[in-house]
Order: sequence, then structure tokens, then C-alpha cells
Amino acid sequence: MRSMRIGLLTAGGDCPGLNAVIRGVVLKGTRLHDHEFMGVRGGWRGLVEDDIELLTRHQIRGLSKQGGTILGTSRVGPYGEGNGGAARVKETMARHGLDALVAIGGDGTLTVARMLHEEGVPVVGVPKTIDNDLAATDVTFGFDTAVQIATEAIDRLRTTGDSHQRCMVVEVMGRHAGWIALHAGIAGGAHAILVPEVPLRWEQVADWAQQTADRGRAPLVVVAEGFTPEGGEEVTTGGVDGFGRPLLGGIGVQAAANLQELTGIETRCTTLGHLQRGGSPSAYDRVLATRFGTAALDAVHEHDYGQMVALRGTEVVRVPLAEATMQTKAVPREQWEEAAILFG
Ligand SMILES: Nc1ncnc2c1ncn2[C@@H]1O[C@H](COP(=O)(O)OP(=O)(O)O)[C@@H](O)[C@H]1O
Ligand SMILES: O=P(O)(O)OC[C@H]1O[C@](O)(COP(=O)(O)O)[C@@H](O)[C@@H]1O
Ligand SMILES: [Mg+2]
Repeated sequence: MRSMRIGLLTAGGDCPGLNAVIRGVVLKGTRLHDHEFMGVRGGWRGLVEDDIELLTRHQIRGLSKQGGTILGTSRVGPYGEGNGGAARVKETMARHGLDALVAIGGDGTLTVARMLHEEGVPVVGVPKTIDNDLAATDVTFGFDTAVQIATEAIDRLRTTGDSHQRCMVVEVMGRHAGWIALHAGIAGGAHAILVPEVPLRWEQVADWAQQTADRGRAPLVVVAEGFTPEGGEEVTTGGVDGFGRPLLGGIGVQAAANLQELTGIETRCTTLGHLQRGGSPSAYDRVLATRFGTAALDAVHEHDYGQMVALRGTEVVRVPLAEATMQTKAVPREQWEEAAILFG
């Protein structure tokens, strides 16, 4: 089989492990098949604006432990106003002699990959999201790292909370799914975990905080950015992201104000924000990302396009992009209820 020239891009929010995927793809492709690689800079923007350069094996050395993405990322898409759609992508690919693309991203990136594939672009997807909200894969890289960071933050907040007998609120990421809140909350022994999937009244949360304080402990409440109180709305910062969607954030501050008012306990809020996405990936995420990278290379090598690699149990499998982008993986109510037994 002749060697190929393959383009790689990372789009959407960054996530620890992206570089390990890039390394996995390039290392396997150069070692086994003599394929050539090109880095598309800034996600889909690089194909829209023709910002592409050669990606050598030398450039991916030691990359599995490095956070962020060496290719850069953005929320610019080919289907945005004036961005040329699939035709522009095909033109840019032809100009650089690209035979195929590996698109590494979340639900949005994979939706674009699906649309492009439907218009004849040879592309394979790799799922990434710290939110862990893609139903087609058991888990994605980045989530484990985010949970570790959030858990460490909770551990630290608990010692300062205990010292002052304060209620500590910690706001974590999770736009539509509360996985980070649930896992870090359980790991850190939180007294209440608030997720987008389960709206609650502030009075209920205040009861848990009060029960905790009555036992002489400092209450620790974890809230996902997408949580809404019963009858309330998503709290946004007023800003929008590069795709025009409202940026979430601020529910932690609102929670702290409500809890202080309802319980009389002095309350503080910490918002973890992008700390959850920065820095080095955990060992688990490095392994998963590397496996996804080598599996994506196999799919491209076999010209099995329109597929996304996914983890099912311990196996890395392929799932059609059409299926992969269909569903958000929400926290099932029963799983939240399992944790809720321990609240208060
Ligand atoms: N439904 C869509 N139709 C067209 N373009 C989209 C769609 N969803 C996302 N995109 C484009 O893909 C980019 C990446 O998706 P986004 O949701 O921002 O990140 P992620 O891939 O991490 O979910 C978006 O910023 C936007 O330019
Ligand atoms: O990077 P931005 O634009 O600040 O967006 C923040 C959002 O990105 C995320 O970290 C990840 O979302 P995606 O996986 O869709 O990129 C969300 O948890 C958060 O709401
Ligand atoms: Mg998304």
C-alpha cells in the first residue's frame, strides 16, 4: 500500500491528553507505514484559512505528558458564515496533498466531522471531553485528569473550611453533564453534589449543609456549572464562546449566597474553571489517549472513514460518527441518588 499524507487537528475546548493522541497517531503511522503527517493549526480554522504545516516524528517526542495541544485549537468551524463548508476543506486538503484527516474533539467537532464525511471528506474522529458527556464511548481522556484536579481542590478546601467552620462551595465544569461534579464530589466526600441533570431547591441543599454543620463539620458543596435550581435557569457569565454559545459560570457564587442566607453559616465559593483543563494528563488519560491515537491511525490506514474510535469496556472499537454524535451521556438519576444517600 502506498504511504499516505494525513492531516491532524484538535478542535473545541482543549483537554489533557490531546498531545498523547497526536503522538500515538504519528508514531504508529511513521513506524509501521511510512505515512506522512501534517498539523492543521487551530482546529477547523486551519482548513478554512489554510494554516497547515508538516508534523514530523521529531516534533512529537516526549509529548504524551504535555498538557494542551501543540496544534492549537479554536471554535471556528467550516460551516460558519463565509467559511466555505466542505468545498473549502476539500480545496485545502488537495492543496497540501492530504489523503485523510484525523479530527480530535468533542461533540461539536465530531458533528462537523460527520457532516464533512457525508459530503465526501475522508475523516476519522477521536473523542475528547473533560465533561465525559459523549454517550458513544465509556469514557474519554481528560475526564480522569479533571476529576483528580477537582478532588485535590476539594481536599484542600475542606481543611480551610474546617479551620473556620465555613461552608465551602466549589464550582466545577460540566455544561450539560455533571460527571466531574459527581466523581470529584464522591471522591472528596462532599456533603452535597449539584448536577445539571437533577434540579433541586436551595432549601434542600441548605438542609444538607445544616445537618453537616450540626455534626460539627464544615459543609462542602460541589456544584457543576450547568446546575439549575428548581424552576431557575442556567447561570451564564454574559459572554459567549467562539461559536456564539453563552458561557456558563456563576452558579457557585449564587449557591454560596443562598446557602449563607438560608443557614447563617459563613460561606465561600471557589470556581475551578480552566484549571481543570490545564496541565499534564493523568497516567490513565495518557494511556487512553495513546490507544485512541494508534486506533485512529489503523482506521485511516484501512480507509475506514466516517468512524470514531471509542472505549467499550477495555476494548478500543470503532463507532460510526453518525451514531457517535447522536446522544449526550447524562448522569443517570439513580447514580446521583446512590451518592445522595451520603449527603448531609
Ligand atoms: N452543529 C454544528 N454545526 C456546524 N458547526 C458546528 C456544530 N457544532 C459545532 N460546530 C463547530 O465545531 C466547533 C467545535 O465544536 P465545540 O462544540 O465548540 O467543541 P467540542 O468539539 O469540544 O464539542 C465549534 O466551535 C463550531 O465551529
Ligand atoms: O473553553 P471555553 O470556551 O471557556 O468553554 C468552557 C467549556 O468547555 C468545557 O470545558 C468543555 O466543553 P467541550 O468539551 O464541549 O469543549 C466545558 O466544561 C465548559 O463549559
Ligand atoms: Mg462540545
